[in-house]
Amino acid sequence: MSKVAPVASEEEFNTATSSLPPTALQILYFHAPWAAPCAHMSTVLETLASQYPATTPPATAFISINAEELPDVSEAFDVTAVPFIVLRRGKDTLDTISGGDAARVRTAVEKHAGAAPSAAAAKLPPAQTVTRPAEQAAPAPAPAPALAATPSTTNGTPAAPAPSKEELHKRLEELTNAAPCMLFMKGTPSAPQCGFSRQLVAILREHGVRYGFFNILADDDVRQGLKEYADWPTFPQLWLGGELCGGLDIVREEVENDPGFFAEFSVKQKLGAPVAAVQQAAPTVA
Ligand SMILES: N[C@@H](CCC(=O)N[C@@H](CS)C(=O)NCC(=O)O)C(=O)O
Repeated sequence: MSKVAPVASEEEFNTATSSLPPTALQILYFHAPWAAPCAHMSTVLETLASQYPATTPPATAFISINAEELPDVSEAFDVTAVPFIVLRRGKDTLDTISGGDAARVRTAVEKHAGAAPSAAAAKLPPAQTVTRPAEQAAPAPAPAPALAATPSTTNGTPAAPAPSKEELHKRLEELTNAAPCMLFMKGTPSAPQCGFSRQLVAILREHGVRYGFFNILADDDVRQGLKEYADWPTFPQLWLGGELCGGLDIVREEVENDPGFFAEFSVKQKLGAPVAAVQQAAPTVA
């Protein structure tokens, strides 16, 4: 049975990928141990990998890379956030998926590797196990960028009961503390859905900031709840150390007043240092 193979060093990564035939679909999974959405994505990929049994020569290779531990590899693939998945053949990148969108990952793998062999698929949990919202699969509150679909937006599915204020606040507290620098934005860093969010991502990128993010468009509870919790009516919102820093204008002002404002969150300062709870962001991403 195929599975997601971890690589521990850049050398291991190069060996693992260069030993594959150019026809093999490489599924490179960048993750960080502290990032809650990665726990869900790991399960998704393990499930998916098990649908593609090992063949000779290999037709697929699922490779898992700790983005923090292999910064050069992460940077080479423009990893701006985790989870981040790259599909490639040889050195040709076919697709990249940023965030925890299991459905997109599955669709992309099937597109490039063909549908999973049915014998293996029959042993698997139903597809919705892979594609359902992160909250259902992993009850722990988590920054689940693209998976945290709002139940009320699901076709024909009755909306889940709204969380109590206390539950929501507990979740928001955990989300705002999910990484030392947390960005609540519209869309994802690789596909912002609003100009303000896009500009804030650009500032973070310019300063090489490592950050976690949450796509508030995917979760209306968080979108509306955070406005009240933060006493801040708009997005993007940048949270530092669990405290609201502000929106785009404030962040811009802070950086103008102090060019070293983001020093403690910067990958430029911290490369090589153990980083417990920050999200990979490559400063060179276009
Ligand atoms: N000047 C604001 C701009 C942000 C803004 O006005 N955001 C609006 C439009 S994208 C917003 O989030 N509205 C509330 C909502 O969409 O829920 C900043 O500094 O961040």
